[in-house]
Amino acid sequence: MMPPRTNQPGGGQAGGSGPGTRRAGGRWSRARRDKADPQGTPRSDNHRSAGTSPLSDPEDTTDPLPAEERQIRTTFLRLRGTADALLAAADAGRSAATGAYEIAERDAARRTHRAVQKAEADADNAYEEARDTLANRVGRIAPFAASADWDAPGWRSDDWLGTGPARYVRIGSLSVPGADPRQSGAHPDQLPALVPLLDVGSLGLIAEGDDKDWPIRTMHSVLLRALAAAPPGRLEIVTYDPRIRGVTSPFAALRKAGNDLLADPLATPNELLARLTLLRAAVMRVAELAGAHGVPDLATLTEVTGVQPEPYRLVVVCDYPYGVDSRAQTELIRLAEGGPHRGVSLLVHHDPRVVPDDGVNPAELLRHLNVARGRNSAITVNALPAVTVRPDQPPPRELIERVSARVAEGARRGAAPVVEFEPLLPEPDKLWTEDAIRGMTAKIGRAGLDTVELELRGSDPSLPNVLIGGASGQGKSNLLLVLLHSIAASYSPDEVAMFLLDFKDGLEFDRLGPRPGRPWHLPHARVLGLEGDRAFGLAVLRYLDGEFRRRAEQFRLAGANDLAGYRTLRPNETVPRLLLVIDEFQVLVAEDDDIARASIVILETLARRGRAVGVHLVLASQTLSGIETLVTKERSIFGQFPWRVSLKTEASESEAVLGRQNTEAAQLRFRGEIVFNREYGDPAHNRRGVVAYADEQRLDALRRTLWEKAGRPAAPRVFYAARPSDPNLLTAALQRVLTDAPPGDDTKFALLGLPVDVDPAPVAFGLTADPGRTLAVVGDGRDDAFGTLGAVVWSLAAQHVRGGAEFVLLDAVGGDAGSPETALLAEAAGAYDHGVTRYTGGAVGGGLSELARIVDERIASGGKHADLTAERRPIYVLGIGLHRAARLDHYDDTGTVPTDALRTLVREGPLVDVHLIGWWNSLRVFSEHVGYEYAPLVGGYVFLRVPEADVQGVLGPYLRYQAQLHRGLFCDLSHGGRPVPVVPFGLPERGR
Ligand SMILES: Nc1ncnc2c1ncn2[C@@H]1O[C@H](COP(=O)(O)OP(=O)(O)OP(=O)(O)O)[C@@H](O)[C@H]1O
Repeated sequence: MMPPRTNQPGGGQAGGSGPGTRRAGGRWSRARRDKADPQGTPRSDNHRSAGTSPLSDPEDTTDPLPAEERQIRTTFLRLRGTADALLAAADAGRSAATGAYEIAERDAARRTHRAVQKAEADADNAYEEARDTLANRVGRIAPFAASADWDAPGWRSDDWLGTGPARYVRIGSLSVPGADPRQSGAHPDQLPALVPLLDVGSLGLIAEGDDKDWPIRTMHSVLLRALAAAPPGRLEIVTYDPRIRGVTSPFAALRKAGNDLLADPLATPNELLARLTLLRAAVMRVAELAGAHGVPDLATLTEVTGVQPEPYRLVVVCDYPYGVDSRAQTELIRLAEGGPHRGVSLLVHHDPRVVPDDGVNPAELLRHLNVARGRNSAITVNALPAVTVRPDQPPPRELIERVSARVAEGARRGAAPVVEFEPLLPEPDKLWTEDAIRGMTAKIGRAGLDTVELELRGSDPSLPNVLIGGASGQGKSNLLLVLLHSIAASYSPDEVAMFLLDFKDGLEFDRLGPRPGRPWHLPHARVLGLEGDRAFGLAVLRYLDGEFRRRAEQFRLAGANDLAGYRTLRPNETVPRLLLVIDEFQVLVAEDDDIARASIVILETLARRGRAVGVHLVLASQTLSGIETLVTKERSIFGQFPWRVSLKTEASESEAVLGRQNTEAAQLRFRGEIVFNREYGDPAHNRRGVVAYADEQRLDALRRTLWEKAGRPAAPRVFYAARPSDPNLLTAALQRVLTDAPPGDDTKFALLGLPVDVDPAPVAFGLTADPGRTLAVVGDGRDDAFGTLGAVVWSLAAQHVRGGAEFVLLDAVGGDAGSPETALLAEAAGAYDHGVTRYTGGAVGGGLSELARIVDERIASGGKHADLTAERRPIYVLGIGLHRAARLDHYDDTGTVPTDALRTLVREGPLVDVHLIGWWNSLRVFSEHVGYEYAPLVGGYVFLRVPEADVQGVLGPYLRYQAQLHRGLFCDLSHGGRPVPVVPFGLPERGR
């Protein structure tokens, strides 16, 4: 009895049949066996086919069989051999028994009959054993989704998804010898008919007659099986559908994971050619990696390295050779030849009625494929010679859609394998042991077992600059951090200095600087420009441009051609390479304005010539395509960027970053996965890798170690676009101002803020007993106005001996109670025991009148250059929001008009050491208060948020000004100074 066979997913059950049945019909009768072979293959043919494999072309000796396949072939041979032997034994035994029965005694006949029965049973067992082994083996090489019936329960669960790339898939079923599918009551003894696919082969489908239906059905079933079996996201379907039949449309749900798993079908020969070229490049990459690791195919490579460097690709070609020109044909043949072991298999539907293009001979492609040919009822497969295969029913559409959706979901959830950063870093005792004389190398990730090394060099070969792309969220910030920390760990700050600009909204580089309570920082960072300030970006470029020119001259005088030459001549000098990294650099250059134009000019210079003096650029962007301002500069700037690195992004961005026709970054699947290329994006030199993951805690620990190792150096220049200058820097700023002042100069400096510049020489207004030493802060922005006035008060207070100055605070913005900020100003002055007088609300006018009286008195009693006795201490008058002061132009109780008093302060105050520093929120009110005739006596202006026209009204019609939070424009008119953008200090105690 043959037991029910359920031990492999695709197999049906084989019903049992007793000896009687055998005798009556002869399970092993020749007739039956021949019926099982509808083509009536002669016995000798059967013997020949028994000597072939069910799975591969016997003529094909070029391709050694995988071990698994070889075993199956052997078992299949055994099965057929056993069946044949059994049949022969049964036939012989039966006729012997019949003869014996007729001519001999009963007992002898019975004995003979028993012997026949035993022979049949033995053969039956042997058959079953071989058949089970075969079923098991088939189940093993094409498990679960690769061969199961469509109604198998496993399709309803996720358990079958991602069990492994389908090396063999079922396309139908075949009857093994001896089973009769047509005998009622008897279950056909069937096996799944498998064809080789991923990692092993390609498949061609040829419809005979008018039956075009089964190739499409078979395509669907092959695609579905392959898709379900591959780890989600690791198999991509590329479709060439020149007759636009929508063959792969049932799989549309795959697009929920982006456009990679099922890219839009290609429909023209050019599109096909472009894609095949990229696929060839991918095949070459896998071939190279596989060769380097000494493994035969992508599956083994993945197993050995733990990283699948490329996804599998199934290239579906419909109606071949329709729409295939000779160039595409050549590429298809190449892929059919070399693709399968490297992850690219073809699934070609051949329409023999199509007249091929010139130079296209379909046979040349088909000979590299396993071809299935036939019609709905029966097909022959050249991998299964002399066997008729019944094609499977198509998978239900609902099943295709469900599996596609599940695979897309799995792909979306999945991530690239995480590459650890630590193993790429030098051992702790090897930190900073590299020198950057010739260049510097960042170890940023892995490509298989190899390390991805970005080597930046001036020459031999010239690899100075890197262009980096990648869509949002794909890991660009992580990549930049890995790059910076890798260099920082290998080279000391004497070898490499970093200028880092971030034009993103986020604050990725923020962590590289110090923070409150965390003094350590990346000691290589000289400048951190955060939150994307374009003016500061330009300032950094100008600084580097200056450095470039300075070094060029220095090297020239020393007789050196480049940094390496100079360092060899002067081994004891410290001349670090300068690494400028700009994230989202397109923000700096995309607008059509002065900043963009000036930035582009400098970038061009640094890109072309910076390498010689050791300046290197790393420019990163998520949207580079379509930037008008760069179009004409593409060559002159990016022509100097041999390194191209892209994380996953759209095809157009991929081309913008990697190079024309290089859309490979659009094929990437996972965050952190990159295409890198050091040949200016030539697609033939694309390589793929995975960037190491920079865990912030570890990076922070590394920065701390490096900072300690560097001897706890001073913080870099950190510039936040959207923040006021750090009031903690006030002391250092004042020291810098006083140090820069000429010796013996007794000017008192009112600190205003820091410039938008790399080297933060502070912006200050000098107060001397000269006409014009009045400062007007004009514009909206209470915080910035108070920040400015706070720095003024604090800095002036600090420059006088204790109790040596008077501060008069005219607070028009805080009502009668006075504003809290004014209280802070009073505190700052009081801390040095200076006199502090406050006038608030309605008293401000009176205060002005009182001050005018003092000025008059001082003039009357000593005039200009009076001695600074205790009674004649300098008086600093802070006009706080004078636009809010009521009725300044009305007579007060003393018969004075406060605006007149104000004009007295402006006209004569400075001469007797009474200095007005006043804030008005508008130029109009300021002008009305001071009077148009006296306004020119105001020597210093800080513009905050005012219309450009107001600034132009004072500083000239050509000046461009765009108001911005925490930004001002300072100009010292009486010293003929140029307008300087300034970032006001914040109020030190804000928030308390
Ligand atoms: N190589 C990687 N390995 C593992 N995880 C990564 C890798 N790169 C990035 N990630 C993770 O992906 C997320 C996004 O990364 P990242 O912030 O670097 O992307 P981004 O491209 O800079 O994004 P955006 O431009 O939107 O700020 C982060 O949570 C990060 O931890």
